[in-house]
Amino acid sequence: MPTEPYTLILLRHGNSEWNQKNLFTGWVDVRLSEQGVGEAKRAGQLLAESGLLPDVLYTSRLTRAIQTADLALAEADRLWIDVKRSWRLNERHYGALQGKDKAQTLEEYGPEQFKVWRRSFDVPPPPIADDDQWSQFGDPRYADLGDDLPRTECLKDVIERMLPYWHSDITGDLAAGRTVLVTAHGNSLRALVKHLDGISDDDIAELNIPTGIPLVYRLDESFSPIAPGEYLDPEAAAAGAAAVAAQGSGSK
Ligand SMILES: O=C(O)[C@@H](CO)OP(=O)(O)O
Repeated sequence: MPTEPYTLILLRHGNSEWNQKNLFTGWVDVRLSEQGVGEAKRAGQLLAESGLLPDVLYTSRLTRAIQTADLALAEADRLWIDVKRSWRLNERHYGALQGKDKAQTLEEYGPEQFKVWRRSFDVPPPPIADDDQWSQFGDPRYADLGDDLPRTECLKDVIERMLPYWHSDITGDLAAGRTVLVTAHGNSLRALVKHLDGISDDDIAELNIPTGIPLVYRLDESFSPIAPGEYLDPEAAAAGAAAVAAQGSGSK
């Protein structure tokens, strides 16, 4: 039997081309920026330096998460580990905001509405039209979703589609004693951290996850944290989280 604690590593993808341009991204499949490539490699170095060697990788179906994992695992000499991908780890679908400039949206709709769309627990942005250029309608990558393809999501929706996968797949690898790396997104990881840390629907609004810094959890046999999750570079993580919180406000 594997000995506890189980080790779970969460990694938000590195800075993307649209993070850099300050655009709402969601399910739009943008690539890492040059900065993001550097962050992903650094994440792999941090893992190697800490002796944290993933045995299995979980990613979303989005390129920026896949690229981040590959770059990090290459640095840690673990490119060979098993990989599982799921749309359930995708970023929160940002509805009709996908492709919109965050600073312009803030100016147009005001800080209250802006924060509700970005961080409220259960208010989704307006749905995206199927013929919108940033819609995922008809994308073969999501053919298996059929009518379940999201047109918008709030954090509550993300939790509802992500948690079944956590229970059905990810915890199984943990229980087998494997060190699990989950490479995903700001809001899909907020959903998982909310679950792990038991954060309330109100308090989760204040939690922001920085790009490209591994967050390590030690879990007991019921997959509850035995201590708070730890960023491998806490200083950079605090600065990165503050930058995410300030997006759109012009104070980045
Ligand atoms: O645009 C997005 O998809 C997300 C993550 O980059 O943004 P936010 O932090 O505003 O939820």
